[in-house]
Amino acid sequence: MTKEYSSGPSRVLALRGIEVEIQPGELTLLVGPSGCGKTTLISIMAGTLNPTAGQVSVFGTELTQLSKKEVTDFRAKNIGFVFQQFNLLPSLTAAENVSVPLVINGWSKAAAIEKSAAVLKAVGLGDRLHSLPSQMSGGQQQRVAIARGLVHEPRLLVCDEPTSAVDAASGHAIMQLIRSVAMQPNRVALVVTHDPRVFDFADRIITLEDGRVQGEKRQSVDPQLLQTKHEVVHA
Ligand SMILES: Nc1ncnc2c1ncn2[C@@H]1O[C@H](COP(=O)(O)OP(=O)(O)OP(=O)(O)O)[C@@H](O)[C@H]1O
Repeated sequence: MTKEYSSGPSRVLALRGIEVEIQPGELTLLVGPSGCGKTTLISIMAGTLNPTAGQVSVFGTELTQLSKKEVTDFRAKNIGFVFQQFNLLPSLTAAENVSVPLVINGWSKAAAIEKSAAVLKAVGLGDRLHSLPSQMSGGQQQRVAIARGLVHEPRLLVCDEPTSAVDAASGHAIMQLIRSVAMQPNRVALVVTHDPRVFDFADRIITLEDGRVQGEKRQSVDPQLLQTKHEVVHA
């Protein structure tokens, strides 16, 4: 797969012939220096960006063959995306922001808010259900974004730097949560990170460099790491 960005005369070849297969039931990390193409790759896998050439198959569905509306519908049902910049809607409360994927999937507002409240509790924000993004710290907003990515129990969860704005204990709890999603059969979690504190949570680490896969390693995750419960307390 390749991806070239062009604006006017300038062109950037962000992905230079990448082939990656992500295994179900695993947590895969994408790492590499700034500008190597990580965000571009996960955006293509999540259907928010088209490759310039090549194919993207998600659970057997070829995204490049779908119409725009079909991609939107497929994404709504199957994909959760946690953006680097959070992308929360500023006029909605935390619970309302989290409920958006459920409402898009046809849930009633009341049921969607109830489920959203439960997921916000799981990320340590049970007391901030009615807060607007502007009333929350960066770390709290990041956790709202994670709750929104998880709430509809997507088969593919894609996260861009999910622990960048939180302390070590909260980062640990967030990775446990993401991992618990990834470990279910037929589910996948793909996480872009610069944060070495989360490397131990991954089954597989893929390193990109200059738009190519530079290397990858598999590792077993220490069960102890997943059992030690941390509360999400600080932002
Ligand atoms: N919309 C865009 N238009 C033009 N060039 C872009 C665009 N988005 C990304 N790029 C370029 O593509 C390359 C890959 O960018 P990308 O954001 O995928 O890298 P990254 O590994 O996620 O970086 P970071 O770790 O800093 O987020 C970079 O050279 C970047 O400048």
